[in-house]
Amino acid sequence: MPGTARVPRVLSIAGSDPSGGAGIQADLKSIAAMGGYGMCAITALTAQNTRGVTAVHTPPPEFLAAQLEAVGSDIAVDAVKIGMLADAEVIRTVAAWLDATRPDVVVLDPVMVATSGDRLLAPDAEEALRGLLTRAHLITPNLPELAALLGEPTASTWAVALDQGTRLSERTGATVLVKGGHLAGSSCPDALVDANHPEGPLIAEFGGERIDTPNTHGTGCSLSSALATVQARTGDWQRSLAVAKAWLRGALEASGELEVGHGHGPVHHFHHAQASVPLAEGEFTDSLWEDTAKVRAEIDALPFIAELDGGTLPEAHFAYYLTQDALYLNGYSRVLARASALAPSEEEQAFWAEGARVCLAVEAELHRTWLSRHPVQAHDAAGQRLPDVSPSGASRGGAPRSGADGAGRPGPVTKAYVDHLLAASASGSYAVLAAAALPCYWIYAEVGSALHARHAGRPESGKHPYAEWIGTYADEAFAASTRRAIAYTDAAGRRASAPEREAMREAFMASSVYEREFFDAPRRYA
Ligand SMILES: Nc1ncnc2c1ncn2[C@@H]1O[C@H](COP(=O)(O)OP(=O)(O)OP(=O)(O)O)[C@@H](O)[C@H]1O
Ligand SMILES: Cc1ncc(CO)c(N)n1
Repeated sequence: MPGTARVPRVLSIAGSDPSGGAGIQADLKSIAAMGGYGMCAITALTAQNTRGVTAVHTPPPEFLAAQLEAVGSDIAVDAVKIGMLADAEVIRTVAAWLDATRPDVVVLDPVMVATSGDRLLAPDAEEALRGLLTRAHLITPNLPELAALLGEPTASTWAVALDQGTRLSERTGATVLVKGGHLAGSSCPDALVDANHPEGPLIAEFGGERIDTPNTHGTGCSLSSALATVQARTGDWQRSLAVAKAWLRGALEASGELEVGHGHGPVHHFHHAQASVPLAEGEFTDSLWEDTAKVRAEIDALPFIAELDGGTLPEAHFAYYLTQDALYLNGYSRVLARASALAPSEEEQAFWAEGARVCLAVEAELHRTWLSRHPVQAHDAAGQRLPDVSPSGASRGGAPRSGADGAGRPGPVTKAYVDHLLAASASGSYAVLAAAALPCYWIYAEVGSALHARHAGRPESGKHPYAEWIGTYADEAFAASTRRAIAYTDAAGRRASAPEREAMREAFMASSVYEREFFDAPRRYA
């Protein structure tokens, strides 16, 4: 009884296309794409590609009978799709098996000629094929096949095609899917024609615009096997066609992504599932990192980095940077605390909470050490110079601060960066927040280790004002935290939906740009 199989077991009886776009290869992909379990009994082997068919080998019909017997004697078959049948002997073998098993859903695609124009059915087998039609529930000829089955000229208008479809339906007792793929013009309609419907002849039209693509190899195979699969679930041809046609449309639209062959390429059967393709460990965060290659190259080229490295960075710039870093760390600590609150495991919860704590500790340490030694030019949020202040750093303890206490105010970059992170916190998505928080670990660690490596590799050059500061960059504990932050973000990315992954990508990129601006801010605002 159709309409009950949750994972329909669908058997394709068809020919092989080694280029993977038509025949049983297209059928198995389409069946799987529609949520079915695909099986195949091979009628013939073709040597073909997107340009054409160069050879056909038809194994003895007894071997096809053995394949059908092997499947049918063991496995319940919810639907059958029949494609290329090669010759009259093959057709008789399939007819005998259908008569013996009487499957609930039989879709017959009367394949005669490939998209390339090559024949796939012996000319003397057309009569035998007509005899098979009465055993099908749905027949899916293209326009030349429809005409050949009726012994008439090929329809050049949709009205004639519908008329031919009606007559074929009358003659065979089957429903006919009249396909407009071969019509000239910008529309590409299909219609389900059931001349024998109990309530009178029925023509259900499904309109559609033609997609401008050369990649139509195997569209007929794909549609017929997808239809068989969905029909086994719904038991309703119209509902099934609506699903299969919408899917095929997407597969045609995405076909350009495949880049298979130089002729009529295949459709992208799994276009809809691309976003849920399982990612390898590290693959997602590697791609985020790759996205930001340009931004990172720009960071490496900033005067701030070269001047810090060479010891020529103006002290006011260094002081500005440190002050802003302390302010940033305070905001960042709150953001990491939110990541901890949203974390999906205790391990991650503890990791981000520890990160939040460390930020406050580092902020306090900055005030106790560097900032107490470097007089700071404080600025308001618009980057205007404020009266000089020298923060003592005493008794701060990470308490929230407005900037009015003499620690300096967030500069425009600091403010925008922290606002961006707070917006990511407010998104409520752990994955997006982790992606937004990650560049602060990753880019800082990379910039730091490169600086440190360059510095350590040089002979002691007398007094370098920032030597001690650069020394703090090579912190193995920070590198280890960075690796964990990457791993957690990667895992969140692998679990995420396609739109959430896109939001992660945007958040990571935006934070990376803010990292660049942050290193450049002293030059612009100090
Ligand atoms: N360029 C296109 N744009 C939109 N839909 C198309 C296009 N080409 C084919 N189709 C659709 O694909 C399905 C198959 O139609 P078509 O008439 O091309 O079958 P076919 O000739 O049997 O296919 P095959 O290429 O496998 O021999 C139909 O639903 C048709 O409307
Ligand atoms: C094997 C095989 N079956 C069907 C078609 C029709 O597209 C084809 N090209 N190859």
